[in-house]
Amino acid sequence: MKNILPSPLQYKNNTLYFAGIRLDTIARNKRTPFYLYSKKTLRHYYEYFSKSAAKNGIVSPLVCYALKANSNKDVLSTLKTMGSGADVVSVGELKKALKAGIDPQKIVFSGVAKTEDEIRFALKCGKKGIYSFNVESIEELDMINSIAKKLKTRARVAFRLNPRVNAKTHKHISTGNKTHKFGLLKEDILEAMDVAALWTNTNLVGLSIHIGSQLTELNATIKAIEELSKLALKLETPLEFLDVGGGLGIDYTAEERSKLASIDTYMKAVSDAFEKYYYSKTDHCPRIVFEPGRIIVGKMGVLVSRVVRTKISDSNHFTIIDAGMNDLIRPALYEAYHEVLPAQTSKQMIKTDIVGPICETSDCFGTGRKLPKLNAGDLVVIDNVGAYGQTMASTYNERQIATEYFI
Ligand SMILES: Cc1ncc(COP(=O)(O)O)c(C=O)c1O
Ligand SMILES: N[C@@H](CCCC[NH3+])C(=O)O
Repeated sequence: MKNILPSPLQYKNNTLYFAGIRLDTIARNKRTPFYLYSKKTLRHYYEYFSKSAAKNGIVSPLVCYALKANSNKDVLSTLKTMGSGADVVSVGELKKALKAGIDPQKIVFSGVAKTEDEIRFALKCGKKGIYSFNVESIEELDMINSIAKKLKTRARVAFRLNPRVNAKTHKHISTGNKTHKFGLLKEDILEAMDVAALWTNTNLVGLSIHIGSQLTELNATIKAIEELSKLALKLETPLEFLDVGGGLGIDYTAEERSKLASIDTYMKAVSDAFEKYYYSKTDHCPRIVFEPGRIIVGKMGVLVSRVVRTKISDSNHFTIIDAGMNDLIRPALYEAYHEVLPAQTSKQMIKTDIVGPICETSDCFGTGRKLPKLNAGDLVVIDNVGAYGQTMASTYNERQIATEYFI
């Protein structure tokens, strides 16, 4: 099986196809913009990720897919059927995971702001509650302990360690540095271990990290695993799992394609790091949990849009499309690059700025892009939007949320 599957998008005779079907055929009678996902690509990435973990000697891997990347119900039921667990950050995500049939004992709950209601729901779901609350503050642990006490139960908890590393990614999505709101510092975790009142109705079952998203190189990940392992060795409690979070990036550009750590490289690096910093130093053998989001769903999806009109202003050419930053906010929020492809290619190309209908200058999907001269009604697709596309959509400017279709 190849590490990177060919994109579901392919040109044949200058015409764009998605999953083997002409795009214009797919788009007929559909309101644009819409999200379009390939089930084959989704299955490929999940399968490749989990097989690579096993192949690289990861101990009893548990893949908890991060719902925030894409929580479409068909995506979730496909992943559930393939054996996936879930990483959730709200009761809304938790309910969606449960509705898809994901076993609560494969669900970890991350996030700095878990509320009383959310904790109560997570403790009561299924027969034994969720697999783990990945705890991000002592205050949260205290709240979980007292709610579990009231419910006369015990909560399974893991500390999310802030490993003080600087993941090389966009500053808005780096999460493992000491200035970030995420996780707990090592010294605070060690102090909490000695506070008996925090542990009357909680069991420490694991430790977790998540240092950021769209990671293309692995130095910070390895450093964070070293920190996680050192802390795990210091704790006297035998742990059931060590959770490395998510974060593995995908190639949005040709340049990234050549530099990106592959799934296999990532798994080998994780496996080697745990061997070196943890397993070689102890008899305990906790399982490894992963929380991948983008790497599982990023490549399966495109946003299909139609040209509303073109416009020339001074020396600027604009191609105005009916998708906006409310449908896909990544370019506006992170200056993220997404390829924009026409449904029909042509030899005559122009340079154009691809912009949406929203009343903000940041509502722009690319400047100076080479595209054929397009006309009103022509179709374009924005590529690689399976992750953090629809889940970050809003109704800004009173627009409708784009429909999702699965092929
Ligand atoms: C706690 C946690 N786990 C997992 C993920 C998934 O990250 P990614 O989509 O980069 O794999 C995120 C998002 O960054 C997260 O915050
Ligand atoms: N929303 C981000 C990723 C953040 C992941 C959540 N911690 C993106 O679109 O790239």
